[in-house]
Amino acid sequence: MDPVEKIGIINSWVKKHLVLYTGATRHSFILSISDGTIDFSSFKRWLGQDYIFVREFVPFAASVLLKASKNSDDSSDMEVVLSALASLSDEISWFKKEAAKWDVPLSNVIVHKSNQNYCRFLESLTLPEAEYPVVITALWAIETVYQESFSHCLEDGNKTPPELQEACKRWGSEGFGEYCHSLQKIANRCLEKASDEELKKAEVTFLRVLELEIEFWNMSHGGPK
Ligand SMILES: Cc1ncc(CN)c(N)n1
Repeated sequence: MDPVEKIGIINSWVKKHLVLYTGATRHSFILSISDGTIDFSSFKRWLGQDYIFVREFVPFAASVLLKASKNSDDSSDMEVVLSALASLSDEISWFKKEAAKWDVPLSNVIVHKSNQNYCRFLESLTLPEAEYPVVITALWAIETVYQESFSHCLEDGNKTPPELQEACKRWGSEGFGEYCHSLQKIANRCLEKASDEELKKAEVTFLRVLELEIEFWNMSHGGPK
């Protein structure tokens, strides 16, 4: 087994919880994009629900920025989180454009239960008592599930439909991968210095993100309301 000091706390958790991690990053929704069998009505459902999610993600990311500026001992943390926040404006515009292309209405969307649960969880992480090592771990996990999932769809030999390439590139690009790697470095540094209680909370939060991501994919794939 690799020592934690060598691979970092985050990778040690990924290894420890590999089944759940793989469930989130190689979900059947993603596999159906990569093998070209996706039912476009699933993609459209995902699009409408993710637009709602991303709007709720903005205040969460802003709260992480606030905590980075107050609690971090490294000023570059704030720049990494700020770049994420800045790109969300572009992401919201992309969702609007994509929804128009696919004829997906974005007003009066009925928010699915799984999405509601995820948004409520994000809201709980904006509270002042949610510690910086915990929320930066959550931010890393949320972004990384999308990065690992969509980058898989872009791998050579996969049969991702051309209509979905652009969506995959949003999160599967090298640039997004570098941003996730920066978040991982920040999270590892914070976790190394965290108390035992914070460490436990961050690990539980990581697992909760994986579960919520799986439920989000299930919903997109046509799960019950
Ligand atoms: C459900 C979900 N998880 C993650 C991401 C990437 N920000 C997203 N857009 N939606």
